Amino acid sequence: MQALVESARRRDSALVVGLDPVPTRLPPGLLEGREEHEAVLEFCRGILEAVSPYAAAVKVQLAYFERLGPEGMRAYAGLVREAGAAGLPVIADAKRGDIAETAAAYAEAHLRVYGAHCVTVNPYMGADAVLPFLEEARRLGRGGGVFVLVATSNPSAGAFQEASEPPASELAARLVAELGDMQNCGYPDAGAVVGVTRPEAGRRARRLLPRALFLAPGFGAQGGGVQGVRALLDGSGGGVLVSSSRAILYACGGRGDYRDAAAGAAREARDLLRAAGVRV
Ligand SMILES: O=C(O)c1cc(=O)[nH]c(=O)n1[C@@H]1O[C@H](COP(=O)(O)O)[C@@H](O)[C@H]1O
Repeated sequence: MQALVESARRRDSALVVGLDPVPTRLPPGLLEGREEHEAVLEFCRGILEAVSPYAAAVKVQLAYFERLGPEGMRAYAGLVREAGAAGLPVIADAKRGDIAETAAAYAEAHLRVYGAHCVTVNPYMGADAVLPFLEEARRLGRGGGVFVLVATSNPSAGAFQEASEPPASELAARLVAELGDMQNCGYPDAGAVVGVTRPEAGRRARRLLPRALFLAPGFGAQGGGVQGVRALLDGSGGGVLVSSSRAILYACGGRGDYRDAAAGAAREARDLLRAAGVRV
């Protein structure tokens, strides 16, 4: 968290750019004469370079790298390194959710071996699924942490996360509050994933987690906007990093240079968030 927050403050940006190299949406020219994993790496490198002036961090969606097998994981490793060299912390969007030693092995993989700063974690199995990630991040001392799924942005989220009493989202939020350790940056090392598409759930999550850092997806391609972000802000008007993937990655709509379009879309999103006073 420390690393993310410092980067966001240094760059005066609350924007996290998601790297989701959707196979059907890669620029066709990039695929010519290349293996798919090479095209994915080239695409993501271009995006990294284009958005690095505007983003606080990048979030790498593991699914798109795992599907490419060992070469995909090599690309993931390379991108984490390159983002680090550009001063951009990496959130591994792995949504892992196993327990104890198994969770510790996932934590070791993403935080130590691949070198991401933070990992997204599914809390369904309870504290045992979250704590090993925090322990690994604390051992490494690189200012990393976890983002626990609390109130996600997807259409069917409410039917599951708000159906019981107490709601699953509330249990997840309580876990975040219980497990996090406060960092020098003013946020605990356990943060929450709270979508901007569900402002009511977001407000409830904020009441339960007045001091936590929220990673807020659903901005842009899923229809969320600044209004949805406002519902998540903490008492001092901060505490939110907004993540956007497809609206930035595929901003060119198949025309012109994808990097220029991505840079323009990232700048616009950062400026929109700045103008709304969203910061950490
Ligand atoms: O953890 C996430 O990043 C995440 C949580 C959530 O509640 N909703 C959500 O869409 N995401 C991720 O955000 C990315 C999609 O972002 P957009 O392309 O901006 O809609 C995917 O990688 C999703 O897995």
